[in-house]
Amino acid sequence: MAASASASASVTLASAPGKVLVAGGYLVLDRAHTGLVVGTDARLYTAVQSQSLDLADEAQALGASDVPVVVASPQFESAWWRYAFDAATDTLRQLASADGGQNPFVQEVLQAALALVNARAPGGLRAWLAAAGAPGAPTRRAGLKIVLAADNDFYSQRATLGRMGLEPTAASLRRVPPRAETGTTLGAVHKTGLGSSAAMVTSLVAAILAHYGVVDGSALGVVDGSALGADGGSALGADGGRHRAAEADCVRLIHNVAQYAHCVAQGKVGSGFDVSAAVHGSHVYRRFSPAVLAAAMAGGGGSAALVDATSPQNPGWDSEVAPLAVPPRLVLRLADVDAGSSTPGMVKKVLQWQRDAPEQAARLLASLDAANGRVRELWAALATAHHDDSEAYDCAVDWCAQRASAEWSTGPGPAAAAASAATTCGLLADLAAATLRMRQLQRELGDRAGVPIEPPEQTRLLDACMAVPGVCMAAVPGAGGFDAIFCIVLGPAAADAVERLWSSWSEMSVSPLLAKQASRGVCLHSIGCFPDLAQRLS
Ligand SMILES: Nc1ncnc2c1ncn2[C@@H]1O[C@H](COP(=O)(O)OP(=O)(O)O)[C@@H](O)[C@H]1O
Ligand SMILES: C[C@@](O)(CCOP(=O)(O)OP(=O)(O)O)CC(=O)O
Repeated sequence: MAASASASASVTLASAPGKVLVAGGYLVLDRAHTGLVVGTDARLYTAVQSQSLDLADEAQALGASDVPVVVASPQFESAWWRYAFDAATDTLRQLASADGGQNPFVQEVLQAALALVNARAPGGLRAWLAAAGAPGAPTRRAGLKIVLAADNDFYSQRATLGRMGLEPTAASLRRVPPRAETGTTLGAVHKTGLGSSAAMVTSLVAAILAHYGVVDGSALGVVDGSALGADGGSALGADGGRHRAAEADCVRLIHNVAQYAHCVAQGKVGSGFDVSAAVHGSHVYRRFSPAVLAAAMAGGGGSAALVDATSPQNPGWDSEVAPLAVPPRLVLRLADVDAGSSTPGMVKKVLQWQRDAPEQAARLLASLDAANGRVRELWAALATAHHDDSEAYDCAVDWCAQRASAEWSTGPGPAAAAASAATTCGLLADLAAATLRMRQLQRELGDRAGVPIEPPEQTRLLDACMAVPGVCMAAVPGAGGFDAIFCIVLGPAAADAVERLWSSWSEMSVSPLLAKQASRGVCLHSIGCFPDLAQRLS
């Protein structure tokens, strides 16, 4: 990793994707099990620029070793925060904010990432301050301006569409400008479950570390906007770059710092699958042992404990990340469900049930893990079938796309072709069956633990989705509940058919998202490709 702290007017722009936990909710909390997590083309962006900041009265409150940092999230009302990071003591303090409140996720990233810059860049931030020179006016100071911006899918667009007089359809969503204002506050906005805090934390860590050269931007990869679309590939290995040593170290450092800051901000060590997805894109995830963060989170060890905990060479990071890709020609579609119910405390209740009925829980979780493993195997088998005979694969997908999954096991028949097409139909039929099995076990888990993982309202919707021609998988993502569903379908016509079902669904309001699967994890961009972000920096 190259490291130098230089004052530069150039903008560092990083982004990280949202996630869908297709299989493995609750299981991923335990290292014994894994989860299948798919990255999305909805991303959260952070732009960082060294600027001469006009701080008015606050400039008086700054000491010589303070680096002022101004953060804004202009899609939200009352969403700016001003801080000072004391490079002599590695401490961050908030100077002011729009509503007098705090943003713990932003704050913990700034504290950790700037302390790391101070520790890892030669001369640290003091060298950077010295290079920045004397302020031109009493109210001005050299500092950092940071702008956060999320793709629209992270937040429900119902209210925005309502204001525009549009129905909640994909066509309407395409008319909302990119990274549009939400018209509300961060506290009140309706999230869609793509993991905004993990994507924000990860992109902010990457942007700060890259801005100061603590991670090498060229090793991380600079991707232009047009290369960020949906794809079916796996981020790990598919682009051939993820495993180069320099890049691996950069990515590991960003991952470790983001996991640390996310855990501190949320006040607990979770499974970390959402941060892992923001870093790596789609993959099979096995969690890290929380012990790696214990010393740093307990405090007292200062920056040395942070440097040690987050080091890419720290062997305590035992999370496992294996390649995963949605099979060729299959597409992920998501919907935000507005059932008017919320389900707080589901994780707590599931964990309590595991403690109360350990044997029964172990059996059920093992069955669910096996069902999830079957989905993973079938995704891999479909990729192999495509690789071995793409023509037969396409023929099978086209045939199945016109029929409901219950009819797929018969295959296209002798006239339609090769044995390999029949094999692909069989794999697709097995995938639909494995989805039903996974859902059945999720419902059982919900019943046993007394939480609505797939409540009856969602069961009716998902059953109807599974009956649409070309729908291969339909289930609740992550922790489940009333808020969202995902479908994996055989191409755009099936996606349109599912969307028609959603718009006609009367029991609950089901609103599509535009997000699709996308393999890319955290990366950098040139600001020139994102004029909306450039404008918000000035
Ligand atoms: N675009 C953003 N700008 C600023 N802060 C954000 C943004 N998105 C997320 N956050 C931070 O993350 C918090 C939401 O975290 P959380 O409730 O865990 O939601 P999620 O499940 O989407 O991660 C917000 O209150 C805020 O602190
Ligand atoms: C239950 C879980 O295993 C999965 C939750 O997945 P979601 O995708 O539902 O997550 P949110 O971002 O909180 O909406 C808890 C965990 O692993 O953190």
